[in-house]
Amino acid sequence: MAFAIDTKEPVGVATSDPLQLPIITKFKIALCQLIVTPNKKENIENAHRLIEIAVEQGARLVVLPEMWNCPYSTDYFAKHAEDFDDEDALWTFSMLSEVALLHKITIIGGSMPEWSNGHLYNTCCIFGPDGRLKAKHRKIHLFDIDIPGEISFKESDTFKAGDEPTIVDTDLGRIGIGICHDIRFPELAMLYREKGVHLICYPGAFNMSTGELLWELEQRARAVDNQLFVATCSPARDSCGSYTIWGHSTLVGPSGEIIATSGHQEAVVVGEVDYSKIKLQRKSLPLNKQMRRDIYKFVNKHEQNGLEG
Ligand SMILES: NC(=O)CC(=O)C(=O)O
Repeated sequence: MAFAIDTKEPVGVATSDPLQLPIITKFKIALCQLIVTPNKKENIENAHRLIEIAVEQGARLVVLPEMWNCPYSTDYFAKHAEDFDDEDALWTFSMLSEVALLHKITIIGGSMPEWSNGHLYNTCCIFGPDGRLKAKHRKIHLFDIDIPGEISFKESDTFKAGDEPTIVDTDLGRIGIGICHDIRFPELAMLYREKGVHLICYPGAFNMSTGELLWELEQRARAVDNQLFVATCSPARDSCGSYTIWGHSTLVGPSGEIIATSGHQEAVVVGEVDYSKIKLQRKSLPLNKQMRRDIYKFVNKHEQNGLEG
């Protein structure tokens, strides 16, 4: 099966106001909080099983976690990686494409290690209901952290950073993608809002040191500041390796409200996305009109350089 990217660039870039809504404005989203093991085949089968459960529960959009086909550990990334140009070795990729087509759903495929031209990337693939790859997002902000006595992790030892924001137009709205640490950078979310995004999906894998204080805070902040939906999906805590996952996959609405969430065990979290809530929130609290663009200005570097944003 040949894979081609349908469209990466936003089609018909919208200004943030008035908000352009898609035809389908209300649907169920499922966040598959998967247990991850060192066995890639087992992980793929398990993800397939949870996606089926999500579909049975009526989900039209399914989100998977950051690094779900391998443990979140530098020892495993290269071993579990897939080169998207090597059609004989796309086990993870093929399963997502086939299940999206089978059930006519959109899948935000969490992230997996991607080999490309001698580099490894932390990459999220997005599949449409026709099974085709609509876009891929390479994690822009790599997670390097060193808290003595608590946690030390350096993604940049293994991965190369992506350098493009990713906006995907789907029948379920305009979706912006970030991967985990990308959530800490409000500028990316602001850029997505400026481009008319309705929902930002962040597959993530926060840990025990960062999770409790920051995971929910970051999601709610991105949602409320930009008055849009935010969905996060994490692996379950039981996932092996030295990096202990926080879990708590969550759907947040445009006024910062938590619509659906979970603990740290394996779960399919289902929530309703209703884009009329964005309209309502922006009408009652018109931040876009109140914004003092005469005092501060948001600059998208890509556009400033004459590139597509
Ligand atoms: N995987 C990550 O990017 C983890 C992260 O950001 C964290 O705070 O934990």
